[in-house]
Amino acid sequence: MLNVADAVAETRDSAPQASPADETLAALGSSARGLAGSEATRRLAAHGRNELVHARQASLLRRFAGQFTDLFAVVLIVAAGITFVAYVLGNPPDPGNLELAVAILAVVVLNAVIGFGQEYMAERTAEALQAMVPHRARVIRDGERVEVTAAELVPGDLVVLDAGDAVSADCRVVEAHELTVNNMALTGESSPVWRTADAVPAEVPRLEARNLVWMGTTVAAGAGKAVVTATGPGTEFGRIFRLTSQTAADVSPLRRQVAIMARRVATAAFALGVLLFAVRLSAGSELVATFVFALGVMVALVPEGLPATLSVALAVGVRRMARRHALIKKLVAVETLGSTTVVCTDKTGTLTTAEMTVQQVWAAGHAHQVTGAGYAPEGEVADPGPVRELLRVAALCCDARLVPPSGRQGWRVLGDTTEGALLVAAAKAGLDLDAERRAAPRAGELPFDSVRKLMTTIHTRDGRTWAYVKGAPQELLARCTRIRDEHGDRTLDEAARRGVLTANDEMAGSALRVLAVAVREVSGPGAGHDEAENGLTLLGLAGMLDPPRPEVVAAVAACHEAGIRVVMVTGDYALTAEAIARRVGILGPGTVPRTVTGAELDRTGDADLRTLLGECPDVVFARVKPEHKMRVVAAFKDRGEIVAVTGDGANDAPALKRADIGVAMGESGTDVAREAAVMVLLDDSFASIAAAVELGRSVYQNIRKFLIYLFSHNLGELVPILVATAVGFPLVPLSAVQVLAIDLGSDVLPALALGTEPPEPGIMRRPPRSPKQPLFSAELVRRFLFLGCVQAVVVTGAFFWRIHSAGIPFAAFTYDNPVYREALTMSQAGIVLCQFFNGFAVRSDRLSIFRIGFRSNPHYLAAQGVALAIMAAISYLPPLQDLFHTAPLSLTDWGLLIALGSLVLVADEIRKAVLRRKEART
Ligand SMILES: Nc1ncnc2c1ncn2[C@@H]1O[C@H](COP(=O)(O)OP(=O)(O)OP(=O)(O)O)[C@@H](O)[C@H]1O
Repeated sequence: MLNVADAVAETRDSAPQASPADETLAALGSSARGLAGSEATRRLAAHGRNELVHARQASLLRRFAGQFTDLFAVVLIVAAGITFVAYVLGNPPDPGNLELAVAILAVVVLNAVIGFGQEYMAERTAEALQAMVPHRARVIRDGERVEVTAAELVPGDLVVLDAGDAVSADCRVVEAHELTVNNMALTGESSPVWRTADAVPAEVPRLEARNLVWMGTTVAAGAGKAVVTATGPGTEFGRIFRLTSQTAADVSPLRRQVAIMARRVATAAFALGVLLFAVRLSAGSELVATFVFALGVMVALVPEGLPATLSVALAVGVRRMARRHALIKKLVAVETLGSTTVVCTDKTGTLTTAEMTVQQVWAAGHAHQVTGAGYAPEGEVADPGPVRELLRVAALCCDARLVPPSGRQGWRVLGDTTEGALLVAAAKAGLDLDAERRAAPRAGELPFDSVRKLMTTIHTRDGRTWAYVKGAPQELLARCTRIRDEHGDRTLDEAARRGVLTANDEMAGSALRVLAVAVREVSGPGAGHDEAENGLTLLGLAGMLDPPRPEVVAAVAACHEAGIRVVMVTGDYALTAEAIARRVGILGPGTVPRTVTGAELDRTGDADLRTLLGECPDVVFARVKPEHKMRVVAAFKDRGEIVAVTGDGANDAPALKRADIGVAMGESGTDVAREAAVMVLLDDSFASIAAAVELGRSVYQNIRKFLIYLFSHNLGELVPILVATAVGFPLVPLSAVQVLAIDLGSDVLPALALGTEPPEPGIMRRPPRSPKQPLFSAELVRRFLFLGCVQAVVVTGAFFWRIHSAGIPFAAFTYDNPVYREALTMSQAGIVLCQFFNGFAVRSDRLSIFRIGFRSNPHYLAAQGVALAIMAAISYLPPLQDLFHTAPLSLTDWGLLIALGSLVLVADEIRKAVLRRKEART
């Protein structure tokens, strides 16, 4: 029995490039029929999966240690150090200082654990998402084309290569039709290089051999077949594969804005702390007490929990989008999505189901209706005689295959669905396709591309060679000189040409996608484009229905309501494009669209194109090529729009890259398009784009919510301290440990929960946010100042009310006074309760909490439950009382604090009511 492992090794060494294609196939235990399924399974077990294992960049320990180099961590570590020195130098040493130093260090460690956890989670999310992006390969097994995941490829597999495919393993080409590959990823060479099936001398270096293709590269154009010679780590790419973790490099503008803001606040906190230290010291306060006071101010202001909360909000957004079939490859896309102003979408498969059914066949001046729907070859072609030849030619000029029902699946198409529809129509006309394929076997092909909009196959029949051509009607008609009718072939004169175009427009006007079919005799199987695609005889037209996806109408309406412009940019014919645009609501009833074709675009300069986009809201782009799509995207961007664009073909990649949000199709897209895009739609549907935009907007809003939440309590922490300084109160109204307990204990979970808020009602009824609007807008600052001021009044009031109740002068207060303990507890609990109500207030900028519902975010309620439990523990548990210098609160105290804390919500409800009334008036 053939030892495959040896054969593979031998083939590698003896350079498969040097032997003829069939010998290489035989040496790998394969043939033109590919491997047997059972053999492939056996080889998979023997060789392992065709995957590369990611090398982790740095050890987990190193990355954990890295958390302590963060600015906050360093400030806190220094603070702990100074506190510890104060303890050692104290005479006698104050145990309070030791506790404080330990508490600060505990906070640093806790923060590092949270930060590390977040980073790890973000990385895993990115990896998991990458794994969900489908990587498939088409192979021939048991003589049949099948689709497998790229990881299942084994040496000896015969893979089918088409433009836009990623090459998933190292292979020797055994069949090539104008095949070019892009080796950029491997060799750095940017222009595509030709590939051939011919043997190449063994002396040619492997990487230069023109009959080898490599894992990690892509097919630039043409088509072919190749036999796998090496998989996984055995490939050339596997050898040089050292993947660095990509997530770390992905710093979004949002993160940058938050980091800058956090740093500014930290600097301000530091400056204020130093200033207060100097003021109080010069006023005669004791050194250590003054230091602890200043430290309190600093930690009160520094937003410790912020970075972790931000990562979680983004990761939650990414996961939610994945659940709605939109995979985000870069976190930055989450925020950009929310400000999308234009979506350029193609038609087939995105707005429509791409489940095509031929409904009409036109030949010799007569239309023949076709019954039935879907891919089941059940139905009839009316009076099929005159169109049988047309359908035979069309069906043989197809790569797709019909797959009979199996399990719960009905009839399916493997490959292009347009072709699937033609195969079904041929079967409905009574043709036996297998017999036809045997009678006229394929001898060559000129694959479809969206620039020519044609596909040609060469067949031999009864000793003669024929080119069978199908493609876009106008493009094909331009290459025809004759037309076939019931009397035979005749010259295609002007009248006949007009007849064809009228029939085409009638079908297209009723939303049918039309394909023309033609033939000619050629000199031999090697006929090129010039010969095979000119001087053709037109057989007729096939019109197929590609129904709009039912969910798209609502999604387009949602986009319009959200101020997002939807523009169709399709390769299909203008009338078909218009009819579909009308059906899905891109064009309103009665609007007269401005249809711009690719040819017209070629004549339009960039400046005119920009003007046109501004002046014609109802523009539809039809019969465009991928490079036109790129121009449309660029023109929109030049107008300052944030553009999302869909694409599936290999040559859509530049447009996908140029757009702010490149959207690739997970089902039908090519690997190259998926590589270039930042978002991959698992279901190919336009509706998923609309859903992702909505989630993008809500992620941004949620981030604003917890920023307001976290920053507003800073005022509640800071103002009482400033008031104490102003009125000459000698102690802090809130200690540093208490502030840390709030910032990192009771406030982190509610902030995280705010990051998981569901989209607010009406979020898609507002215009897109301007991308220029900074995250920390004047409005955001006003909002947290407002909420923070109410909080500051409440906390200062609660603290000094309790101090006042002792009936002794401020200046006479000492640290050991039991009333001071109670007052400290009041201020901490005051902040916790204010924050409880503050969270409800920030859940919407404009809507009342009664509209949103107190219980609509259960995470928030649970998080606040924990926060209150922490506060209760600090108030009632003796060890914590010692650490925090607190005292048990009475029921009356709680009642009072709840009443005061709720003022935050009451005040904000009043503000919202005033705002809404003002908005209603304008
Ligand atoms: N397999 C095929 N063989 C021959 N011609 C085809 C084939 N597929 C499409 N065409 C023709 O080429 C035209 C352009 O196809 P292309 O894939 O660029 O765009 P599309 O599928 O029509 O629309 P969209 O750009 O919205 O996805 C089609 O309208 C059709 O007339």
